[in-house]
Amino acid sequence: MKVLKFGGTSVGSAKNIQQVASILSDYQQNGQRVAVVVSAMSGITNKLIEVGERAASGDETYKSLLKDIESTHLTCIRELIEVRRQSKTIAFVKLLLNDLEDILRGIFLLKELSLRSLDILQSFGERLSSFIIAEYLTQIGVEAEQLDARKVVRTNAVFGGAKVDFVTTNSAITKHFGETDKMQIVTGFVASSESGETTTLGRGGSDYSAAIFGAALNVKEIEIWTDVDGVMTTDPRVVPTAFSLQQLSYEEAMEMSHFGAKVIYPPTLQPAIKKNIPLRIRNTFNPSFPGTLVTSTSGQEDWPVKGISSIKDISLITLSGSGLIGVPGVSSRLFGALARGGVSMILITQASSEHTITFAVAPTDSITSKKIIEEEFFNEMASGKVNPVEVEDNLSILAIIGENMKERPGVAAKLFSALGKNGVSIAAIAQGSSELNVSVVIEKKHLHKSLNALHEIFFLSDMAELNVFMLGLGLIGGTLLNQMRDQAEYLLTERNLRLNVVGAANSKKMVFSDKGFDISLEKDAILADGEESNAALFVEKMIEMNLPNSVFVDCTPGESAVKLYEKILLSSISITTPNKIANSSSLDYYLKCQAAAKRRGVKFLYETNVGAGLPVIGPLQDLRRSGDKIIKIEGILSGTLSYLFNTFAAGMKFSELVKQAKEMGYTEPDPRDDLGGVDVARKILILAREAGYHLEPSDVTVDPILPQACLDAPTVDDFFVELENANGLFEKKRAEAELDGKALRIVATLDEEGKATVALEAVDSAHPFYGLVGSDNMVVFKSRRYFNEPLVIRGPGAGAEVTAAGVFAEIITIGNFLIN
Ligand SMILES: NC(=O)C1=CN([C@@H]2O[C@H](COP(=O)(O)OP(=O)(O)OC[C@H]3O[C@@H](n4cnc5c(N)ncnc54)[C@H](O)[C@@H]3O)[C@@H](O)[C@H]2O)C=CC1
Ligand SMILES: N[C@@H](CC=O)C(=O)O
Ligand code: NA
Repeated sequence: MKVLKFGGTSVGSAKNIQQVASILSDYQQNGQRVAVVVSAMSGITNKLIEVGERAASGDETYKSLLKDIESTHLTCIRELIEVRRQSKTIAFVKLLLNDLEDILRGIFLLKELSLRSLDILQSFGERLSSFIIAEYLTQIGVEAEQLDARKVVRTNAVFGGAKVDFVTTNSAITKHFGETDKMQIVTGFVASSESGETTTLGRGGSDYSAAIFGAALNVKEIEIWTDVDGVMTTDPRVVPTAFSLQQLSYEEAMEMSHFGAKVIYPPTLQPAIKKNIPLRIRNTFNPSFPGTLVTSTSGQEDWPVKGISSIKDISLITLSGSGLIGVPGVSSRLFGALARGGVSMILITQASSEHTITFAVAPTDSITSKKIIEEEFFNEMASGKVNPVEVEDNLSILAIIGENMKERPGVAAKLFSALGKNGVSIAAIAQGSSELNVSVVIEKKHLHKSLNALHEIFFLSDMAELNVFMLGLGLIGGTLLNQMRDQAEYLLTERNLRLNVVGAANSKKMVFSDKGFDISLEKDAILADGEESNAALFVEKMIEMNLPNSVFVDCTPGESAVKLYEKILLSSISITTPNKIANSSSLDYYLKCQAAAKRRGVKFLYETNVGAGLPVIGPLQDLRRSGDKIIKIEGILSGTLSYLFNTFAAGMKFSELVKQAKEMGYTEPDPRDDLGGVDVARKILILAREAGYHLEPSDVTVDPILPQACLDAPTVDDFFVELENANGLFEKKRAEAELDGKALRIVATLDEEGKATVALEAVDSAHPFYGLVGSDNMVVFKSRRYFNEPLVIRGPGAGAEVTAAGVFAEIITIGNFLIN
C-alpha cells in the first residue's frame, strides 16, 4: 500500500481534480491500494483565515468573502459532477457551508477569533475538497469515499498546532483501514482532540497527515504530489538550467528546505522517516515523470553537491568586543535572550578569537534582535567592553548541500573560487557540523549571478556558459561574430562551451538579452531593435545585469570604452580587446588596469594589440614570468606599413596602395594612425611596458614620415586627397633606396637603454626585415637567454580574420579560466 498526498494546486480546480482522479484511477486499475491525503483547494486556507479575521473585526465584507469561498467550490462541483448527481453533492456541501456561515456569524457577533475557532474554520477547506474529490472518483468508477481525519487522528487540545497521540491514532487508522476496501480520501491537516474538538496539525500539516497515515499503515512509499518535477538542484526561476534530482537523503531534503526549497517540509514527515519509509516527490501535471526519491541514503554517490538553496533576504547581526573573550556563557546569554524574544536564527558563525559572534536573521527580526541584545548586554556596552551591535541588510544566504561533501576535500574551495572569480565577496561563512552544508552570506544583488555560476560549476561541469558583451561590431567585431557563429557548434559539442552573446553594440545601437542572441543572425539583424548606443551606458547596463562568467570584448577604436576598463575589471568582468589605447596611453592608467585585474583575479587580455593574431605579447610575458630579462626589441610592427613598403614598386602610386591597405582591413579606421607612426609607437610602447620599462607615450620618438598637410586634413577623405600630393615624395625615397639595393622599412626599437624609437630605415638584402611580404610583422627579442640567436616571431600582422581570431582565442581562454 502507498499513501499519496495531493497539495493545494493539485486539487485547485475542476480540471486539476480530473488530473488527480486519472492518476488515482490508474492505481485502482493496476490493483494497487492507496490512501489519499488531500489539502484544501489552493488559496482556500488563507481565505478561511481572512474571512475569520474580517468577521472578528466586525467587518461585514466577510460575507462577500464567504460567498467567494462558496462559489469556488460550487463552480468546481458544477464542472465536475454530472447533473443527475449534482443535487446530492451540492446539498452536502451547502450543509457544510451553512455550518461555516453560522460559525462566522458567531465570530462576527462575539468579535473574537480564538485559535480554537481558527482551527474549525480552516478544517472546512480539507473537508470540502476531500468530499468533492471522493464524489468525483465515485462518478468515474473508482470506489472511493471521504475520510474525515477527525475520526481517526487524535491530538491534544492545543489549538493551532496540536500534538498527535500516536498510540490512539495508529490503532484508529489501522482499524479503519481494516474495515474498508474503498479508496480513502483523507482530509489532510485536520484532526480532533479527545473530546472531539477540531484541531489542526500546524505548518505543512497535510504532509504531516500523509506521514501519520503512512507510518500507521506501514506503507512501502509515500508519494507527495505537487506541481513541480520533484526536488530540483536549485530554484529554476533563478537558474533556468536547474533540473530534478533522482534521489536525495532525508537529511539532504531537510537542509534544502531549511534554506528555501519549499517542495517538502521534512520536519512534518518525521513519523515516516523514523520508520524509514521512502518518500517520492511527484508532479501531478507530469505524472509520467518519476520524480525525486527521498530515502535514508543519498544515492548518486558521485555527486558531492546535491542542491544549492538560498534565502534571498536576510540581515546579519554582529556582536563584538573585548568583553566577549574568554567569558563563559556569552553565547548562551545571547542565544537565550534571542530565543525568549522569539527570534529564530538562520545561521551562526563565531570567529575562533571569540571576539565576534555573527548571526543571520530574517530582516523582519533585525530590529528586535538589536534591541534584545542591547538590553541583554546593556552593562557591557555601557562600559565599552562590548561594541555597539552591527546590523547589515540587503544580504542573502546561499548554501551548497550534500551528504557526500564530507568525503570530498576541495568542494568548499570550489565554491569560494567560483564566487571569487565572479567578484562576489563573502560576508560570513558557516558549515553545518554535519558537514552536510556550507553556507555563505553574500550581497543580495549578487545572488542571481552566484546561483547560476555555482550551478554551472557543481552540476553542469561538462557544460559551461560564457556571457559575452561585444562593444564595436565593425570590421574586427563583425568578423569575430562571424567566426563565433561558425565555431559555435564545435565549441558546444566538442568543448562543452556555450558562447552566449548577451550584449552587442556599434556606435549607433546597443542591445541586451540575458538569454543570449541568436548569433546565426547577421550583426545588423541582431542590432536592429537596439536602443541608442553609448559606451558608458553599455558598460553600466553590463555591470547591472551582473551575469556570471561575463567577458567584455572591446572592438572599438578610440578611448570612450577604454576609459571604463578599470571600472569593468573592478566589477570582476574580464576583458579582451584589440584596442591598444588602454595600454599605450598614460602609464598610470596602464598600471591601474593591470592592478584592477590582479585585485579582482580576472583576466585582462590584449594579445592582438601587437602583431594582431601573432603570438607576441604572450611569449614576451612568458619570458619575463620565467625569469628572462629582455635586452632589446626590434620590430616591424605595422601590417599596413609593411604591406605598403613590401608592395611599393616603380610605376605605382603610393596613395593608391594606402587605399588598398584600407580595403584589405590592415589600416586603423583612420589610416593616418598607421602612416603617421602613431600605431607603431603605441605598439613599441606596449612591448616596452610588458618588458618591464615604465615608459610614457612621450618617451617614444617617432620620425615623421607623413607631410604635415596630410596629418592636418580634417577628414579621412581629405587626407586621401592630400596624400596624392605626397606621392612624388614617397616615390623619391623608394627610388633612392632601390638604387642602393635597399628596401624601406619602418622599424620600431627598444634599445638596451630602454629608449623606444620609430624610424624609417633603408635595409639591405642581408637584413632579416628585407625579405618580408604582404602585411608581415616581425618581432625580434634579444634577451639574456636568447642572446646570440634572438627569438624571432614573424607572420601576417594585420587584417580582420587574423585579428578577430586572436580575440576569439582570448575569449575561450577566459571561458576556460572562469569555468574550470
Ligand atoms: N585591423 C586590424 O588589423 C587590427 C585592428 N585592431 C584594432 O581593432 C579595433 C577595431 O578596429 P576596426 O574593426 O577596424 O574598426 P571599425 O571602425 O571597423 O569598427 C569599429 C566599431 O566600433 C563601433 N564603435 C565605435 N565607437 C563606439 C562606441 N563608443 N560605442 C559603441 N560602438 C562604437 C563602430 O560603430 C564600429 O562598429 C581598433 O581598436 C583597432 O586598433 C587591432 C589589431 C589589428
Ligand atoms: N593598423 C594596424 C593593425 C594592427 O594592429 C596595422 O596596420 O598593423
Ligand atoms: Na599579437
